[in-house]
Formats: sequence, C-alpha cells, structure tokens
Amino acid sequence: MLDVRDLNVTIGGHAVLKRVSLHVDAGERVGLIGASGSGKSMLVKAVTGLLPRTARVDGGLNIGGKRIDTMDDAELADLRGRYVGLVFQNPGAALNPVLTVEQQVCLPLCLHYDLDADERHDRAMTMLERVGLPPRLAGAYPHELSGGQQQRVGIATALITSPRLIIADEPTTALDAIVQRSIIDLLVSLVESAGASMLFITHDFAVLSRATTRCVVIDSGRVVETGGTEDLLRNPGEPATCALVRAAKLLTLDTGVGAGVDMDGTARMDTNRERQHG
Ligand SMILES: Nc1ncnc2c1ncn2[C@@H]1O[C@H](COP(=O)(O)OP(=O)(O)OP(=O)(O)O)[C@@H](O)[C@H]1O
Repeated sequence: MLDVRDLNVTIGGHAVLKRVSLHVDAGERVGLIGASGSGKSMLVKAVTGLLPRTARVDGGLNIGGKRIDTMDDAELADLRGRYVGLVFQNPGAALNPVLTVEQQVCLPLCLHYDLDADERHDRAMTMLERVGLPPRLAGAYPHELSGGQQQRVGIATALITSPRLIIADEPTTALDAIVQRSIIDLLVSLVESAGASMLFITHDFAVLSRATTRCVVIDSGRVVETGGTEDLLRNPGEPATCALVRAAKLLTLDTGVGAGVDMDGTARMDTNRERQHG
C-alpha cells in the first residue's frame, strides 16, 4: 500500500530525512511518532508529492505499487484526490472558509470524478451521516462549527472518494481530550469498515495506542525504533521513544501507560520484544 525505502530528503543543504524506511500494508493502521521537528511532516509531504521544489529527494517512494517520485503534477493530484485521503491537523485552517460543509465534502468529487449534481449531493449526505453530522449542517460554513465538527467535515472530505490509504497528520492535536477520543474512534471505524490502510502521524503515544497497532519512531530525521504500538508504549527502548512515552504518561495519568518506563524516561529491561534500530 505504502512503501518508503531508504528515503533521504535534503532542503537547503539540511538533511531533514535520513534513510527513512517504513511500510503500511493493506488494511494496516501504522503510526509515525516523533517529537516536534523530527521530520514527520516532511515524510507526509514526501509521500504526497508536496515537498518544496528545492528539496533533493532520493530513495524509494511507492503508493499502491506506483512510484511517486517520477509522477508529474497531474498524476500526483490524481493520486492525492482518489487513492490517498489526507486529514490535517488544524481543521479550521484546512477547510475553505467560503465553502459550505456540503460544497467542501463534494470538492474531491468535483475535481476527480464526473458525477452529476444529484449524485454528488447524495454521496455527500451519506458521508455526513457516516461521520455523525446532522443533515442540517450541510449548509453551514466552517466558522459555524465546533472544532470536532470541523474535523468530522475534514474526515468526510478525505473519505468521500473511498481512498485506499488515509494519511492522518496529527488530526486531533487541535482538539480537547474528549473530542480527540471520539474523532480517533470515528477514523478507526471508518478506515476499518472500508478495508483501507492508515498512516497516523502524532507526537502523542496515548493517541497512537488508540489509533494504530504498529508504529515507527522518528528522531532527527531517522527511524530509531519500530514495533507493536502497545509493546513500545510499555517497553520503549530508545531514548527518543522513552521521552515520548514519558510525556504520554505525564499527560494521561493512566497507570497502564508507560509501565515500562520510569518517570525520568529511562527504559526498563525487556528481552521479549523484537526491535528494529535505524
Ligand atoms: N521548508 C523548509 N525548509 C527547510 N527546512 C525545513 C522546512 N520545513 C521544515 N524544515 C525542517 O525540517 C525538519 C523537520 O520538520 P518537520 O516539519 O517535518 O517536523 P515535525 O516532526 O512535523 O514537527 P511538528 O510536530 O512540530 O510539526 C526541522 O528541522 C525543520 O526545521
């Protein structure tokens, strides 16, 4: 579904991704976790063809068996519109302020499919129902919605074309804890019922454990650890993973979270887990 091999990205002489490899198989939900500035957004931009034109890129980048690095702008736009659904961090900024909810959700259909207005309307209303928005909000503008409702519109817009891969880039960071939970659960259930795959980007292990089964830890542009999400959460190995687990532990006050890491971020001994070091 998504295959990144030995990816190097350099911008203005600064290496922002260094030999990054990760894959997301069909039907899999994988997390990419790292602290601020570790390179998460750069990876999302690389796999969606949105890097600055000055970026130097080498390595393998495949989605659905197709190489991304050789695609022209039209092919990339088509890939993003049909095959990949993108959910962004700040729905208030990601939504177009002058489009109604229905117009917003219909946009990918207008751009990438030849459907008549009735069919687009029917699909949009079905999608709104699936993301838990009442039909009366179809004519509302983004500023008339709560943050959680705005992100539901973002998810509906990302999923309206039935993409095979969802890339969710910190989709709940701007939301409060209770809304975060319902948005994650909604995304997971929609991705599962569609049989799609998901790459979920976050800096928060507590969020990741709800959304994914496997994860990749990135630090200073390098993959430093990969493994089962619950496994890494309980028994982190690398210092960068320990720091992220410790942060989740401090925030959630959940005694089950981060049981394998002391409050100073030191990992406890664990020999039962396979780790891959990058
Ligand atoms: N346009 C750019 N030109 C050059 N360097 C950049 C550019 N955008 C980001 N960077 C650098 O690339 C590195 C990775 O940044 P990136 O935005 O991918 O981090 P991130 O993990 O997504 O952080 P955050 O969680 O804060 O969004 C950082 O060192 C950043 O300064």
